[in-house]
Amino acid sequence: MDAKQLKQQAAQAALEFIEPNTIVGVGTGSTVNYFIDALATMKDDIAGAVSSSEASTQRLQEHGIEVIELNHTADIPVYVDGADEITAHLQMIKGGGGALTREKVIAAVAKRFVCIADESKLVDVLGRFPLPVEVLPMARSYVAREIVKLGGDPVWREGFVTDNGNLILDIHNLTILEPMKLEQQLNNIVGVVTNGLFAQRGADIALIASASGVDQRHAD
Ligand SMILES: O=C[C@H](O)[C@H](O)[C@H](O)COP(=O)(O)O
Repeated sequence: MDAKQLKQQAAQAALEFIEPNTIVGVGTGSTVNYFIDALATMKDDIAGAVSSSEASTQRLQEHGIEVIELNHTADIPVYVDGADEITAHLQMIKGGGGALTREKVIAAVAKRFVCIADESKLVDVLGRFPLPVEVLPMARSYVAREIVKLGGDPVWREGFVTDNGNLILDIHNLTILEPMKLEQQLNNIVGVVTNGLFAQRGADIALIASASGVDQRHAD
């Protein structure tokens, strides 16, 4: 079974967590794209979606799913999103697609975070995938110097602008033994909008697809 099929399986499995007549939080990325396609099959049973990116908004609307502004609701029972890396504790690195900030905001509002991923995303220790940090454009160099002091190698994702009009620094060569601490340290750098560590608010449920099926994991 190839990666595409595994992503589809994980995405399909997330449908069982969708509560009827509620607003669904929708993440961003290739795995979520399959989830959006699957969600379209039950679009008459949901009250709409809150979207974490312009790309997801476009795909949702193409399927005829109403996209609701986050400022217009406080009630998101379930948020479904992918991950670049996820641990057994359901802490994650996200933001490979640059949507980390809106993803983190919706995840904060949502009651439950359901992460959908193929087994290649499972890791023992976070950090092999470069950790994305969204920064204000004028603070890019300053933030990069501060990140070096924390022990990482920041690389500017040149040519990429987030949906919020900001830049991304990807931090290479990290071995993240204390994800919550690093998440906080990065947030404390002035000019950082947010970082892609989802440690304080990790996933509640992970649906991990492998050749033997979709494994359902719950946070400790
Ligand atoms: O900004 C992108 C998101 O955090 C995605 O959830 C993450 O990059 C995983 O994407 P994919 O499902 O394409 O591997």
